[in-house]
Amino acid sequence: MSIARDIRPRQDDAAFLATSPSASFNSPSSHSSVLNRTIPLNAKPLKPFATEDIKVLLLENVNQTGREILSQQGYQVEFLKSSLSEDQLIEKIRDVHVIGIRSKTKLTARVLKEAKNLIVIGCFCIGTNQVDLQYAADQGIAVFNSPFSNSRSVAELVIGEMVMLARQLGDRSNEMHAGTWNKVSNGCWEIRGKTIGIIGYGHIGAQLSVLAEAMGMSVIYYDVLNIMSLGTARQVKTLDDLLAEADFITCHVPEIPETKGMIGQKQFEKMKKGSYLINASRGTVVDIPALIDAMRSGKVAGAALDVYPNEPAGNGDYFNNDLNTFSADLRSLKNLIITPHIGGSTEEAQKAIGVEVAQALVRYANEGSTLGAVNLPEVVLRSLTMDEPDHARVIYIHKNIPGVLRKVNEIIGDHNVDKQMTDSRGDVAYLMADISNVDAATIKDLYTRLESLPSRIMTRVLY
Ligand SMILES: NC(=O)c1ccc[n+]([C@@H]2O[C@H](COP(=O)([O-])OP(=O)(O)OC[C@H]3O[C@@H](n4cnc5c(N)ncnc54)[C@H](O)[C@@H]3O)[C@@H](O)[C@H]2O)c1
Ligand SMILES: O=C(O)[C@H](O)COP(=O)(O)O
Repeated sequence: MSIARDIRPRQDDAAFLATSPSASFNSPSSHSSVLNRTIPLNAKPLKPFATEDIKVLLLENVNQTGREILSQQGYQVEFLKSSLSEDQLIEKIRDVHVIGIRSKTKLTARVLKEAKNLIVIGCFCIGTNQVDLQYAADQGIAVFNSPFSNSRSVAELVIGEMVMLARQLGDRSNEMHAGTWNKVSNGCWEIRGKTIGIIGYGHIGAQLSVLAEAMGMSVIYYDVLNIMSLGTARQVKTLDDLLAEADFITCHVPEIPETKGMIGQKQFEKMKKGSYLINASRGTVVDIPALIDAMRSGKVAGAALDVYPNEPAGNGDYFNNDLNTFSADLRSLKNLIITPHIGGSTEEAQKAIGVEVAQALVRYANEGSTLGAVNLPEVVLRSLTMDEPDHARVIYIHKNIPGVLRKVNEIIGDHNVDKQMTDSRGDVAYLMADISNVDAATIKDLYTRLESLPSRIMTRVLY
């Protein structure tokens, strides 16, 4: 029989359970010291049921910290510096079990449909809008990200950009590079005493709030949630309230249908004359042609953009009208800072993200833990220990429909279930159970019977 998905028993008996559970493939000594903090030292090294190594594809120059953690597990890691197009991804993703991406790689339903072996996606960034999260969940593919490891880097960038815009530093520096001495104070300001309006008071917005206040700014914010203010910041009721009051407006919302074009012509009309706009969230949040008009008319005195509707897969001479039709107009504007999506690109952030996401991928591949998953219910069981050599861990991802647990328990209930946990999120449920005193034949039988249930999305057995 063919193997449709890894991490499932090989169906040919000769190879079945051919490898000892204590094989060096996933031995505790191969865990990095960082990883040992999350998996106990005496943890039994669980491994995927099949003997094939796990194949990992890392795109978009994922940090070395993450690459090392995955390689140390014995996984086969392929690393690429840039992203891939949809068609290239479809070719590459077919035999991959784990994929690591950043914000550029679009894992659409069309791509994921071809990913027959994929069990988990790691977004080595904050945003997960580039992944079809629901489609992934429906296929039993877990998605992890790093929810706040680069928040501080973005907040610091915005503080720097406010000072740069208020002092027209970009223009002065460009002029000096061209040999022109142009000493002016007209239209140049301190940021002290000005009002910053933060749209989206989440991890980044809240960090920025504290930093801006320390710079002597008044802080107001707009968020769809009622969020506790930090320091003397003040939440305003509507976006219009914020636009009417703020001198610096900065966007920190996720890319979702509600935030698409949330700053457009109407919003620019409501801003104070001479205000500044910063967008380091996602390129679809600000209508850039409308921003160009607002800057040309003098309504907006300066702007900083880090993100764009279309961004290239890798570095090169791509910021032109082929990529975004407005690129040339944008580049001609004064007091405009344009950066290539570097908000989270610091050594500190990338190292931390590499560790955090790689650890989550290892915990999921080796132990089935969905703690921190963004599209599946969070289910964790304590690690099995070396004193439990004949235990197996059964993971059954299934449709959240009535009667499934009864059927599953009919199958595993004949054995000694040491511990079990189940949870659901929308249409998908995740069950994890540790079963003691099992041999190879039992594991194969359990697997086959669970796979035959109509509720099945994915079955994994780790031992
Ligand atoms: N430029 C970069 O390199 C970079 C780096 C990190 C994050 N980002 C982007 O920044 C975004 C925000 O990051 P975060 O970590 O602060 O996210 P977060 O989830 O912690 O906060 C987002 C906030 O936006 C609010 N929100 C959602 N919809 C809203 C709406 N319609 N109106 C007002 N508020 C709304 C949420 O309630 C939440 O408080 C990310 O989703 C990502 O796209 C960009
Ligand atoms: O979502 C994020 O964390 C940021 O947009 C950064 O994305 P990047 O890792 O692709 O730079």
